[in-house]
Amino acid sequence: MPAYVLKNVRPLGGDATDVVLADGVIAAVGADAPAPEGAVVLDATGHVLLPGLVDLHTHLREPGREDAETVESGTRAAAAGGFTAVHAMANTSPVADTAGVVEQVWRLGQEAGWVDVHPVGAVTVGLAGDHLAELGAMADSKARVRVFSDDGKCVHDPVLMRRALEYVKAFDGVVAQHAQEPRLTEGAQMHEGVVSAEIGLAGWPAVAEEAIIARDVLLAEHVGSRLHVCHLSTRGSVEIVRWAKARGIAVTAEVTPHHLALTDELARGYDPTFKVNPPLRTADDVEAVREGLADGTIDIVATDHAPHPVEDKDCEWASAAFGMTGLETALSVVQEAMVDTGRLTWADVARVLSTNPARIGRVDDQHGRPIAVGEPANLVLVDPAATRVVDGAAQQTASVNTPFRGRTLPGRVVATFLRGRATVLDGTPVVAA
Ligand SMILES: NC(=O)N[C@@H](CC(=O)O)C(=O)O
Ligand SMILES: [Zn+2]
Ligand SMILES: [Zn+2]
Repeated sequence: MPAYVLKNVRPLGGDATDVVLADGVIAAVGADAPAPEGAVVLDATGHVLLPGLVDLHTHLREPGREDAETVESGTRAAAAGGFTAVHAMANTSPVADTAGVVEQVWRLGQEAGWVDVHPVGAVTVGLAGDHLAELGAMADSKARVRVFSDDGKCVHDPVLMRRALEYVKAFDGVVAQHAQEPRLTEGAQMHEGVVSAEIGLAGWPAVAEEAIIARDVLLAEHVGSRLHVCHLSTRGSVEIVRWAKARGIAVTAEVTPHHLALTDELARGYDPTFKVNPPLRTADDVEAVREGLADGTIDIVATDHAPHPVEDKDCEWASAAFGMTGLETALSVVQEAMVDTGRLTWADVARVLSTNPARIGRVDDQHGRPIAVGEPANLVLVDPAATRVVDGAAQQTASVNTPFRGRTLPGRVVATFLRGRATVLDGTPVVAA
């Protein structure tokens, strides 16, 4: 594994300097820092260096839906998007509700070698919402699970939710809730509002998300546990989380790139690429989640990368699957929505896409670290001045359901480093020798 010198790079978007990576760590920082013999010198003039991105919410689909994605293809996509760690959601087949399945996913991640894969454990057996899964055994397994979620389904029973919140305290875990009141969303196809009424699709009201978040922050307060809110999408949800944080409740929240950028107006074309759960909301909700991310109410951006095979998307809206890909566009969408609009600095981007998700997922011993000598060299090099036209077929993910297809987005991941090894160079994944 060669050493690397990143010449004239801007750590966290600050002043240009040189950064040397050797033996898996950041070996030196400073203009003309001494480099080991044989080091590969990369001219990084104008490029921004961030800690490797950490996704708290990725669907890798393996085991069970390898036609949509495998651990290998999904983590290759993650590396291409600048990630060095992902949390793999539990709604696989079989469900990741036992130590055996989470260890299998963890091992597949190790074998692929693109990023660190941290499996999420299911909260309930089979995501069925009836009985708690073996949370302790998953926590104690080789996969060291700390994040538990029935994502795709809401843990609806308040007694089970309470028990899960109590149980995970024993190993410093967190319950990540997919906040969706099932009765209020039966048959729902898109956001309930003016557009759904005009085009005649059944609506998913904001209150179905907000009611669960309100209940869960109160439960988290009652039992003194950590709650994480997945893919928050409405103004009301931002207000509830803001209230809960002011009250001292240990709640964290995520927003997806698509909820920062897209609205329910896109449903007018009946293109199921834009069908997602929770649904794309209104322009006012988009404004509210941007404000919430800027003021720290929302802690992180998580992709909710949800690959689906063509046959599950290339059909009429009502029968199409919910979900869109996101790993390879996340950083560009955040740049366009938040950095280029002056709402976040690059240091803030490092916070919401690396430091905070690493801390919430308890992988902050390796990820989301400062750019300083001796730290693990988990890093991403970004060219913010570049632009590109998104082409689903040209991406690393095995699925093409990107809502940004054909759009010109700013920024390009030039290189990604996992413990000093380049997983991506010149924008292209590098197969390990
Ligand atoms: N977001 C989605 O629309 N779909 C996700 C499930 C989920 O995140 O709820 C999926 O697994 O496809
Ligand atoms: Zn979900
Ligand atoms: Zn999800």
